[in-house]
Amino acid sequence: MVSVPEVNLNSGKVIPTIGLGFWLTPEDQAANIAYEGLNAGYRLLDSARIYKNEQGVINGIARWLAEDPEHRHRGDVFYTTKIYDTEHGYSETKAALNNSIEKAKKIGYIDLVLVHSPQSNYEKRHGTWMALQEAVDSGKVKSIGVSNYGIKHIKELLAYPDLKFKPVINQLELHPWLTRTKLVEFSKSQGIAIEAYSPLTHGKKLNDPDLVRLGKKYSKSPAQILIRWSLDKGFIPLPKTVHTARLAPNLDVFDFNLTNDEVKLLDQKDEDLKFCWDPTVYPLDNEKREDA
Ligand SMILES: NC(=O)C1=CN([C@@H]2O[C@H](COP(=O)(O)OP(=O)(O)OC[C@H]3O[C@@H](n4cnc5c(N)ncnc54)[C@H](OP(=O)(O)O)[C@@H]3O)[C@@H](O)[C@H]2O)C=CC1
Ligand SMILES: O=C1Nc2ccccc2C1=O
Repeated sequence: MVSVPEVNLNSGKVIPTIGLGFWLTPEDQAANIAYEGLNAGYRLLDSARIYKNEQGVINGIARWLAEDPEHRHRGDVFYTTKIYDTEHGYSETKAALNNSIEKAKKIGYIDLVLVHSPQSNYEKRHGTWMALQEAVDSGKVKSIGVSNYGIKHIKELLAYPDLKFKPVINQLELHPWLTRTKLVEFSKSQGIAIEAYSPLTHGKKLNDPDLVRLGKKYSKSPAQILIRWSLDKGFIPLPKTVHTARLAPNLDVFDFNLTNDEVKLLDQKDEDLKFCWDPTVYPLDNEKREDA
């Protein structure tokens, strides 16, 4: 079985370098996919409050841990959830966190809570961050971060007068057709690691001739080439599948590397193409038009 390497976060914790995504994984399948994902070697599981499958993912983790308590420990697994836009604000986020922490009771704590996107306003984003900082102080959440934050949203957050914990992660849509070089470099320059969502382009680019050619060269599938590109860029990719037969192949990417030239060739496909939403461009309060 593949053993996934880890990298350091600015919180002093470590995170696996690849994770399993759970967007659109139905709640009644989430426990089994989480359990089989852990059996296949995944150690990072990425849920969110809006995915409506947090409990399933946690049940799958708890089942896997309980099966072999001598060899499997809570610290072997990294569980992420996210606070959605409609739950921004101090009291709203407190309530959301309490609910997610309650769901996670079986596994003791949540490794990472992300602000799902910056789509609210300064006061609400700030209140959310204060509530997240308190959750870290309580020990129920180990690290906190952001998702879909643009450079301006990160700068705003880093300037909070009562900032105690910097974000450990910025989770962004990233693949060769969307490389976001400036945002990635700025995040990294602030000690913020990058998670790549939609790393498989929702399956839309798997027939790309360069992916097919590189797949033949390395005896890998185009999906595995995309995941390897993400790893070679220093991202933490989060491929999603509900098919157990795809779990192991999507993780079987640690026995080869793309060359620098091959990474650059794939980088050149960048055309700012998004398969998901793009809150990184969401206006700050002072950018909002009166009549908008
Ligand atoms: N923070 C945010 O705003 C966002 C976060 N995310 C996170 O990132 C994760 C991944 O992104 P996501 O948008 O789901 O998209 P992905 O790029 O991971 O694509 C998932 C799609 O690819 C298919 N697929 C998986 N493996 C293969 C394979 N080997 N060959 C062919 N097709 C394959 C899946 O189908 P099937 O399931 O049928 O196998 C599914 O339809 C999410 O699940 C979520 O955890 C995603 C979007 C936004
Ligand atoms: O995974 C996700 N897919 C999405 C699509 C639209 C809005 C949020 C999300 C996710 O978090």
